[in-house]
Amino acid sequence: SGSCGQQLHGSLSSTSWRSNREPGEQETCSKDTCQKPKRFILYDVNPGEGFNLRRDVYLRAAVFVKALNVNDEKSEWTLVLPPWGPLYHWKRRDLNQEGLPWTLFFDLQSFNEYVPVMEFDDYLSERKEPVIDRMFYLLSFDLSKIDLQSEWLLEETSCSEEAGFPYSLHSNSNNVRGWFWGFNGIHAKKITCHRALGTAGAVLPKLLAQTTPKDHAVMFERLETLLHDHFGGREYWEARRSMQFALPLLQLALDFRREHGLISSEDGDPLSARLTDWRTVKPPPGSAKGGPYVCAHLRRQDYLRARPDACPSMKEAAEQLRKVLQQQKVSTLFIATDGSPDEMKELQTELPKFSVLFYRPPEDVVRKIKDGGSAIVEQAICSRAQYFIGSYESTFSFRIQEEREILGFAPDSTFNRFCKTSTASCEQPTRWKIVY
Ligand SMILES: C[C@@H]1O[C@H](OP(=O)(O)OP(=O)(O)OC[C@H]2O[C@@H](n3cnc4c(=O)[nH]c(N)nc43)[C@H](O)[C@@H]2O)[C@@H](O)[C@H](O)[C@@H]1O
Repeated sequence: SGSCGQQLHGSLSSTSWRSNREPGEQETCSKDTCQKPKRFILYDVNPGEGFNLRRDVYLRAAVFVKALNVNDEKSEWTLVLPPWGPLYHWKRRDLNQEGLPWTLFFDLQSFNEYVPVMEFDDYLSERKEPVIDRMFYLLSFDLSKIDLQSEWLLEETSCSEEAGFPYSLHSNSNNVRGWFWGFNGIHAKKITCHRALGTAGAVLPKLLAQTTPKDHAVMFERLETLLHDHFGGREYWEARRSMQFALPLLQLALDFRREHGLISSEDGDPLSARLTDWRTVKPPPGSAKGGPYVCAHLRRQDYLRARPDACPSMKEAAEQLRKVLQQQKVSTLFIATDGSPDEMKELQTELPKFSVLFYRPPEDVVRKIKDGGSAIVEQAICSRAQYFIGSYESTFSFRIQEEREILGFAPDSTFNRFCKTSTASCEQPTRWKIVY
C-alpha cells in the first residue's frame, strides 16, 4: 500500500473534472461517430450503516457518474450497484440476507433512466472474470488537523496503519483479498488508501486520473466519506425521483391500505408515481391529499443510545400522536417502527380511542421480501398518509419525507418530528423541498 503522503487541495468548481486525455492528444471518439469503451464504477459503504443512509450514498454515486459520462470523452461509465446485506438492522438471522440484488427493492429501469446502472452479478457475467482492477479506500481526515477553508482535500496514506482495514494482499499473487458482498473468488488488482474531504465530484476525478483505460472497473470503498455534489438541488432530486421502489412492494402497500380502508376518494391513483414515467410526474406541492390516516415513524433500538435527547418515551410519543390525530380529524394511526412488541403494546394502551396499525407481513411474504422489503412497504404506506411525523434525523424518516415531496404533499403535512418532551429545544425538520 502506498504511503507517499502527497497532499492535494483546492477549490471546487463545476469544471473540476479533467479527462485522462493529455493536451494535444487525438480525440479517439466523438459522441456521434463511435461508442466509447465501457468502464465500470463500483462502490461500497461502511458496513455499520443502515439501508437508508446507503440509499443516500447511491445518490452521491449516481450524480457523480452521470456527470462523469458527460465530461469523460474516452469512456462510457456504468455504475455497478453494491449488493445488499447483511445489515446490522436486519434482525432475521434465519433468512439469507447477504448479497441481495437491488431489484428486490427497487425498479432498476427507472434508475437507468437517470444513469446507467447494473447489478454486481451482471457485472461479473459481462466482465467474465471475477476482478476489480483498481480500488481506492477512502478515509476521513482528523478535522482538528486540517485547513477547513479548503473545499476539498486529498492525501494518500498507508493502508497498513489503518486499524480494522478489511483487505489484505495475497502473498503469492499480490491480489487484494477481502469480503466482496459474500461472492466467492473476487479479487482486486490494486488498492490504495486516501484521506479525503469534499464532494464526490471534487475528489473522485483526482483518483480516477490515477487509473488507465485498462482499469476497466474502479471501486471506491467507504464512499460515504464524500459529500453530495448538488445536495437538495435539481440534479439531486432527479436522481432521487428515479429511485422508484419495486412494483411488488408498492402493490403490498396498496393491498394493506385497501384492506384497512386507508384510501380516500381524494387520494388519487395510489400507484401513479410508479406506473408513469418519473420524468414526467411533477405534481404541484399541496396537490396530494393522501389517505385518511396519520403515519408515524418511531425509530427505537440503537437510536435510543445514538440520540437519547431526541427519542420520546412511549407515553410522550402517545401524547404527541393524540394531538395530531385530533387535529387531523382521523381515527387511524399507522406506525412504522423497529420498536419492540412491548413498546408498541404500551403505545396502543395509551391511545385506546384510536385504531393503531402496524405492517406485519405473513411468513411466506417475509421470506420473499426480507426485512428490507417489509421496511419499504412501511415507508410506502407512510408516503401516502394524510399526515406524517418522523424521528429526529433518521434517514428512514428523511426518505419518507422525500417520497412525499415527490408525490406532491404540502410541506406542513410532511416535515414533522417527535420530540422528547422533557428536552427543552425541539426544532422541527428542515424543509428540503423538491426542485425540478
Ligand atoms: C443510529 C444510526 O441510525 C441510522 O439509522 P437511520 O438513519 O434511522 O435509518 P437507516 O439507515 O435506514 O437504518 C435504520 C434501519 O433500521 C430498521 N428500521 C428503522 N425504522 C424502521 C421501521 O419503522 N420499520 C422497519 N421495518 N424497520 C425499521 C431498517 O432496517 C432501517 O434500514 C443508521 O444508518 C446508522 O447505521 C446507525 O444505526
